[in-house]
Amino acid sequence: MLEVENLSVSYRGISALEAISLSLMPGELVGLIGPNGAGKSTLIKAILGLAPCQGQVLFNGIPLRRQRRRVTYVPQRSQIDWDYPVTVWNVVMMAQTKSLGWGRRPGNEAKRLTSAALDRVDMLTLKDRPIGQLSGGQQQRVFLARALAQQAELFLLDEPFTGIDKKTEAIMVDIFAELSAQQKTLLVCSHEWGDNLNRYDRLLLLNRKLLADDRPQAVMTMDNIQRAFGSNMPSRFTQPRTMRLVS
Ligand SMILES: Nc1ncnc2c1ncn2[C@@H]1O[C@H](COP(=O)(O)OP(=O)(O)OP(=O)(O)O)[C@@H](O)[C@H]1O
Repeated sequence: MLEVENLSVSYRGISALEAISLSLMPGELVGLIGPNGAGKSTLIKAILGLAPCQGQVLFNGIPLRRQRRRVTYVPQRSQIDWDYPVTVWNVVMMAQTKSLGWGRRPGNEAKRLTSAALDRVDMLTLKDRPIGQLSGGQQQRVFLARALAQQAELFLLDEPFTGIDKKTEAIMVDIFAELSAQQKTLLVCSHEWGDNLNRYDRLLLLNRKLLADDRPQAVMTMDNIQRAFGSNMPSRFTQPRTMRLVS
């Protein structure tokens, strides 16, 4: 179980997250939503220990920073340097390098895990291609394969559904269901709206503070959306047919 207790983050004295407390159970697929600048990426980075924060992050009762192998992170595509000269295979193999240590040659088990993960996301045939020569969906699948090869228990994914094709979306949805059935915990930061949000077991609605933490239908109410977005509420929320908001 992941427990976040009283987590606060400030950047140069400006508060980005205020006293966030939440728990994620094994097997849960949880969506993290909120307006631009709400602190979604910051929360994921703070859980990973990559943002300056106060508060505690425990995994199975022990600080997560002491057991980094148990967590894997798929960053936003926009944060990755796609010009970096590395092949699909080597990106996924990086998950093994962490446990092997730099400079040590990967053994058969590392190769097997890499190969199986690439096969699972249907990217094995492109294993020798530089990552800069892939479509957005293919790039996302490579980074998901890297996360799978790490065999972590906790998956943190920052906007994996942004800018991808239907095939990639279907593969990711399938894999998330499999991971959840294997009792892995998944936290997915998302810009999705509408019926797609029903794919999550639970939604966290964030805007600097945690505004709601419940089943999708209970979170996606007009009241909650107004509290999160205030006067900047996008027009899509005023279209109940597509949003299916509960009033
Ligand atoms: N490294 C940083 N230095 C200073 N301020 C930052 C830094 N990273 C984020 N912020 C600020 O913290 C706030 C939260 O940003 P964050 O990127 O976490 O939001 P978000 O919900 O992920 O946004 P988006 O949906 O647009 O990706 C914003 O006001 C942002 O400008």
